[in-house]
Amino acid sequence: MATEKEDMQRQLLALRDRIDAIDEQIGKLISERARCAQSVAEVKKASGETLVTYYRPEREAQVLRRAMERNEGPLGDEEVARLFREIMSACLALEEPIKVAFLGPEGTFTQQAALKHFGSSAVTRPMSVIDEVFREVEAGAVNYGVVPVENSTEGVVTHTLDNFIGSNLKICGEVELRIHHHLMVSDVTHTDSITRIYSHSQSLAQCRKWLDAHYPKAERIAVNSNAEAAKRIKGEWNAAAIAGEMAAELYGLQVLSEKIEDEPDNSTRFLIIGTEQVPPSGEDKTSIVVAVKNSPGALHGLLEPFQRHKVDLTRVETRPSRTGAWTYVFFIDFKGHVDQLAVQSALADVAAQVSDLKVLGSYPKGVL
Ligand SMILES: O=C(O)C(=O)C[C@]1(C(=O)O)C=C[C@@H](O)C=C1
Repeated sequence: MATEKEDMQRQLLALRDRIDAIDEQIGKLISERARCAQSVAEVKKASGETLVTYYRPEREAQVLRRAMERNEGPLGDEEVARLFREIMSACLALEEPIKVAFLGPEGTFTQQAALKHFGSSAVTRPMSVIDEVFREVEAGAVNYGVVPVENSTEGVVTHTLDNFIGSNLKICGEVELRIHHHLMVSDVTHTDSITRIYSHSQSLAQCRKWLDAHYPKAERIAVNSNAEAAKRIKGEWNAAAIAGEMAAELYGLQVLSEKIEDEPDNSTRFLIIGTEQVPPSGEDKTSIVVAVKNSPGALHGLLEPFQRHKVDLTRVETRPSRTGAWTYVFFIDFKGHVDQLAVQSALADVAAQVSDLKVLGSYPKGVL
């Protein structure tokens, strides 16, 4: 009689044999898919176009959405999409390794967003300020850039919006990231003598209540990024940093308190910027910027065409214009693509009433 243990061993072996056989099939299929991607690259190259675009955001969004729709479980839809995200990322790297600039240094949430969007085969390059991300893409030094644009608790990243006003770059994607902030220290920190806490100003603001309750006397020092804060405290015995998990790992820090953000569903939206307009994916968003003279009813006049043409607004943001007193700049996001008739009609009606209108881009609604 087989003992219970032997029985379990036999079952385990049989299951592992099955897993091995399945893995063999998956491996073969992945290779076949990769060869297909290589052929796609050949076809694109043969098209005769001077600038061949290997990365196709609209197609990637469709592939990921389909993978989620097809999913029968037990893995969750997002999990399945993440696996396909990585397969596609590796396939694209065979066609052309994609270079992506992000608001650095290494370990920022923006880098995390870049990897979430492009997968880990993308080559990511840290830039020290948002302007530099724009400049690198404009100069063609990288294919795309990733910049933060709005946070669910702290609102817009004004610097990113301001950059769009003077830039010809296009928005070609969006990605949302759940943001968890941790309080971290280095191996030389005296944890009971923390008098300075470094982080990005937005992160300090997102943890304001927690800091008031736990470190009311510590000086809060705003630096360029969370990752810079993490880097900075190495060697400071009385300092701590607020940053994400990636920064803690990268700079070898110890997490003292986890998830200290005041709002539990704190998330940040990032934009992917590039040089080309993306074709429709079937579920798209469009961002525009318009300049309006401050007159009674100006805002109503600006928004009314969207309602009339049944175009759903998702966000309206105002910034004072740099060019003239009493002129306002509105950043407007809505559902739909500039190739759609309803969107074109709404935009034509808006354009008739404003001093300036620029389409910043139509792009697939974030999938992951
Ligand atoms: O369909 C394409 O155009 C491809 O290049 C293939 C593929 C893929 O692996 O599915 C790879 C990269 C593109 O960004 C989109 C899709």
